[in-house]
Order: sequence, then C-alpha cells, then structure tokens
Amino acid sequence: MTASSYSSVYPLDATASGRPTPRILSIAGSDPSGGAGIQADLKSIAAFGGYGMAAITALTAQNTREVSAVHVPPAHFLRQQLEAISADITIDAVKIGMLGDAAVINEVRGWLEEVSPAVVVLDPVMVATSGDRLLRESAEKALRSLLPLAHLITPNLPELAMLLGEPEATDWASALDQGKRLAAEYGNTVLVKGGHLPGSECPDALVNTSGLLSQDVIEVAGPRVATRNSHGTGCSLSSALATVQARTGDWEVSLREVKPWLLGALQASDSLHVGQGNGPVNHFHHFQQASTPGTFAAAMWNEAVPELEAIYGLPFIQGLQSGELPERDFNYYLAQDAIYLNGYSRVLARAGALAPTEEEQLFWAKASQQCLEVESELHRNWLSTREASTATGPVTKSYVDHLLAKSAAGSYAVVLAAILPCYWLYAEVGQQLHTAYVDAGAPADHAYADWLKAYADEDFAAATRKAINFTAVAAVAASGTERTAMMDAFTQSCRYETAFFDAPRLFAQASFTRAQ
Ligand SMILES: Nc1ncnc2c1ncn2[C@@H]1O[C@H](COP(=O)(O)OP(=O)(O)O)[C@@H](O)[C@H]1O
Ligand SMILES: Cc1ncc(COP(=O)(O)O)c(N)n1
Repeated sequence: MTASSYSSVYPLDATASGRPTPRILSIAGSDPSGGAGIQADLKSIAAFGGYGMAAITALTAQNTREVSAVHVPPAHFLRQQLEAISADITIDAVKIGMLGDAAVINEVRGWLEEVSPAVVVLDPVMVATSGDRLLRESAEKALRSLLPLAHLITPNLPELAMLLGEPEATDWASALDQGKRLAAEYGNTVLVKGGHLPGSECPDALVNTSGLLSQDVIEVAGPRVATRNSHGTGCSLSSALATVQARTGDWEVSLREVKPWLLGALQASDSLHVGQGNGPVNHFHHFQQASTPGTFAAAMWNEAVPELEAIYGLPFIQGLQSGELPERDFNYYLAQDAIYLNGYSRVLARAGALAPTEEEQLFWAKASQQCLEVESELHRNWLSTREASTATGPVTKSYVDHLLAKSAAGSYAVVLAAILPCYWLYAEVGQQLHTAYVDAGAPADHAYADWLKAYADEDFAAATRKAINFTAVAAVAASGTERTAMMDAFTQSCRYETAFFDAPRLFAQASFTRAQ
C-alpha cells in the first residue's frame, strides 16, 4: 500500500480569490525569465496584496544562468512612462531596481524630486547573481547621487562596499559597521543583508543612526536555506518591503513580515523547476497554502502524505492486512481506541461549542455523540470477550492531552485542524485496507475479516469530507498566525495517528522487557 499524491477521500482542487491593496510602482529592468527585475517585483507586490505598476528602465536578455544582452531604451522615454503614471495615479510607494546607466538615473532623480513619493526603496542593483553587470561602472557616481532621495537602501554586501568605496565586508559585524556608515552619510535607513556571507545563519538588519528606528540596529535573524535558487531575492525583498511599508508605515514591522515570507519562498523554490542555473524563488508559496479552502486542504494533505506512508509501513497495519497481527496487539489497540474515543468525544463537543454556524454546531455535536456510541460498541462487542489492559497508554495519553490543549486554547480553526487527522487518516487507511482485503478475494477465514469489512464506511467518508471542508473554510477566515498554528496542530495530530498504530508493538516490547 502507498499513499497516493491525491486523497482518495477528498477531491482536492483550488479556485482563485481577490484581495485589496496599496499602489506600488517598480522602476526596474525586465527579466524575461521571470525571477528578478520587474517580473519579481510585480509578483512580490501581489503576494503582499499590493497593486503593482512597472516603469521599465532596461530590457535584459537573461535566464537563470546568465545575462546575455542588455538594451537600455532612451532615458526620456522612461520619463514619459513615469509621468504617465504620476499624472493619473496616486503612488503609495516606489521601489527602484536596475537603472543601467547614468542617463536613466538622472531621469529617475528628476522625477523623484518632482513627485516626492511617500515611500522610496532603492535596491542599488549593480551585478546579477550570475555575475553579469547590470549598471555601467561609469554610472556608480550617479547612483550615489540618488541615495539621499531614498528612505530605505537595500544593498547586498558588494553593493554596500561599492557605495562606501571600501573593501567588501567578510563578516556580519563589519557589514553592520558599513551599514551604519552609509546610513549616517546619507541620513536614511539601510538594510544590511546577510545573503552573501557564509554560515548556517542568514540575518538581515535595519540600520539607522539618526534615531528613526527604535534602535540603531534592528536585526532579524533567519536560517540560511541550502538552495541555488536565489535569483531575484534582492528584488523580491525590496519590493515586498515597499508594499508592506506602504500599509504599515513601520520598517521593523515590514521586515518582520517580509523575512519569513522570503524564507518560505526560498524553501519552496525547488517545486517550481525553472531553469538549470540559479532559479527563482516561489513568491506565492504562502498563498498556495491558504487563499482558498481547496489550497489549504491541499497543503494539509501534503503534510499528511508522509505520515500515511509511515502508517502503511507499520507492522501493525501490515499484520492487520495479512491477518497475521498477534491478537494481543489488536486487543491493546481496541482498548486504547475506546479510551481515546472518550477524550476525542469531548474535543468534538468543544468544536460544536465554538462553531460559527448552526450546521457546523450540529455536525460536531452529532459527531461527539456518535463517538461515544462507537466507544460503547467497542466495549460491548469487541472488548467484552478479550483480555486487554485498561490502563491509558502513553501515546493515547499524549494524543488526547494534545487535543484537549488545542481545544482549551479556544480557536475554532485550530481545534478543527487538531481533530481532522483522526477523520482523514483513519478514512484513508480504512479505504486502503478494505480495498486490499476485497482485492485478496475477501477471505472469510481472515482473522480480522469482520473488522476489515466494517472499516471502509461510506458514511464515515462523507463525514470526513465535511470535516475537511469545515477546516479548510475556517483556515481561509483565519489570520496568518492562526493558520500556522492550524498547520502545526494538524501535523502534530498526524504524527500521533502514526504513533497510535505503532503503540501496540511498543507496549508488547515494553511488557516483554519488564518480564525479563
Ligand atoms: N540562502 C539563503 N537563505 C535564506 N535567506 C537568503 C539566502 N540568500 C539570500 N537570502 C536573503 O535574501 C535577501 C537578499 O539577500 P542578498 O542575497 O544578500 O541580496 P541580493 O539578492 O541583492 O544579492 C536577504 O533577505 C537575505 O537574507
Ligand atoms: C532585470 C534585473 N534586475 C535585477 C536583477 C538582480 O537580481 P539578482 O541579483 O537577485 O539576480 C537581475 N538579475 N535582473
């Protein structure tokens, strides 16, 4: 048996939904491969709920491996683009990226002086990740003249060194010192980025020495992701910061919101399969987790698949399927299940108490009652003739404690996420075991025939689909923090499901050791 990439109980698909927004202008170069430049900016702006606009400074021919050509259109045409936008549209923030040459820089400077946008983030792009130049050397002086017009400057370490005319920093402390010197020289805030340093950590820090921040240096830690896919990280970070800053007006809040997103985008970059070189980051990874009930359900399923694989590999499940499972293990499982169901019933009742609609209240109240009925059925029909320990086992205790803790915390969405694996994984395992039993010709002399026949219950599968839907809908209404807590609770419960099926083996082992 294997866990397929799609749930057999619940149909997974996704639909899009819209969101409201600040208006953000990117003044940058085009990367036709979509990972950096205006393409990355527009994705990042959209990822943070902004309305993205783009005035193109230069066209590059590039992919994930190299920049093979750069074409800079006449600078006065850029000015026309900028004026067309500012004549009509209120711009809440501007992000500036690749500028190409001094003529372009001068036009941008002239326009900035005229319009004075409320937020200006300058990413002083000089060299691409691939090592190709994106700013003429002769334009470096002109670029420095733009710095006083920016509120936030986001150089990488080579760019920071060039702007100061110093050698590149090789450790974090000297990078911060350089950031302080640049901030002091131009009177603005500098974001010092750890991307170009070695080591397992990848911190960023906001630096401002004129008292604009709560401290001169606000460091936001983060782990380094082991990936080559860092094409466009600087572009993505700066445009995301411009967008959140336009909404919050606070650089620290903005960085603390953007940094974990960028980390997730780097971690999810492999799934994009774009190019052979330094690939792009996955800008919409967080959206894909929760913008619709379908996407959240799919994200939960992704978490559940490894646990299902583990469950199918357990001697308990394999023994249940073949009929060779020692009866002692099965009895232990049934006795623990009865204890578990009693606790689970209380948590289901709590979900009913927290439910936002009468339909859901009724669903969970009924589920809670049915759970107690199954518990007494277990005692009446399965346990009355068997010998099994009635003490609460360690896995049962931990699993129920985990559920009770989530229900005590009071978030309906989180309680549902904790409850769900018991439905979903049980229904999946039931269906697989039942199918395997039927495929084997439904042998009547199978030791667990009655159990396997009862396992794949269509009413239970229908209830599972409802439970998944309620959870996924609750996720869309939940805050980002609550969704993270949901995913945590869901994953934890999935792990307990696996441990629960493995508990009879561990109990038998421990009894054997004690008897020695
Ligand atoms: N491997 C990585 N793991 C985690 N974060 C990274 C990694 N590489 C870059 N970053 C982050 O990406 C952003 C861009 O950093 P950096 O690579 O220094 O700039 P640039 O893209 O301008 O060269 C920063 O927030 C940095 O911390
Ligand atoms: C048009 C354009 N703008 C900026 C960058 C820098 O991005 P990165 O340094 O992350 O490759 C790029 N490669 N292309």
